[in-house]
Amino acid sequence: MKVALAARELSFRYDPATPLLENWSAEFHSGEVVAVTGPSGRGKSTLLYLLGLMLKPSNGEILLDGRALHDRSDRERAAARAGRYGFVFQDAALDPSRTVLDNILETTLYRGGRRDDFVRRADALMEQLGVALRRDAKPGQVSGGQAQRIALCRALIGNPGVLLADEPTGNLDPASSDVVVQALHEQAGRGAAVVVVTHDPTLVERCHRRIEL
Ligand SMILES: Nc1ncnc2c1ncn2[C@@H]1O[C@H](COP(=O)(O)OP(=O)(O)OP(=O)(O)O)[C@@H](O)[C@H]1O
Repeated sequence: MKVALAARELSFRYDPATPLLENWSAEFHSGEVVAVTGPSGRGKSTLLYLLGLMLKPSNGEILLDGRALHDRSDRERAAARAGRYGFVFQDAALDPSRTVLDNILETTLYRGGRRDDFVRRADALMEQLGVALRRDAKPGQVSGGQAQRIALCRALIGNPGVLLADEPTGNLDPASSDVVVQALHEQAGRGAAVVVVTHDPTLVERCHRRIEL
């Protein structure tokens, strides 16, 4: 299997006294859904930010399709994120001033392509993830579980080669979780490397592989 994303000898700490990652390495393959688990505060979200090029490691490398990107300029890292990544934050992080549809379309503004096509894809994703009725609502009017699935629609709309999701089933009932897990696997089926941080045993069970931090 092709390695889409690799972490090599990563080290990171917010506070000099408490290292979170020390010489940490892993590879994530196209077509694979990998669970990252571990106790609260261990650094799982931080690892996703590093893999997602939002934080820079103090040592080590992040390679996307074999290309080291961790130490590129903010602009180059932002371009890689916009072009290749989908990211689902733990708290969804939707823009409260825009409708659900416009939140989902946000990342497409930086891509080529017709708005109509993106709207059609957004509608299909909202339907698939069970949030179509909230299309024209503002994020303040949706539940936490709906916000998570809307954030997943936003991450999926650009057909990312790397999908990073922080607790994507955290607020969900079993039926909604199942829909989310299916969507993660579908994206892996399109060739993406999918990495999920989770405490949810049902989700872990349905991943191809688990990495304990
Ligand atoms: N911006 C920051 N500045 C300083 N410390 C931080 C920052 N963000 C997180 N931390 C600390 O780093 C540690 C790891 O946080 P992180 O959110 O990565 O853990 P986690 O494993 O995802 O936890 P959880 O399972 O509770 O979400 C925690 O002790 C946290 O308080």
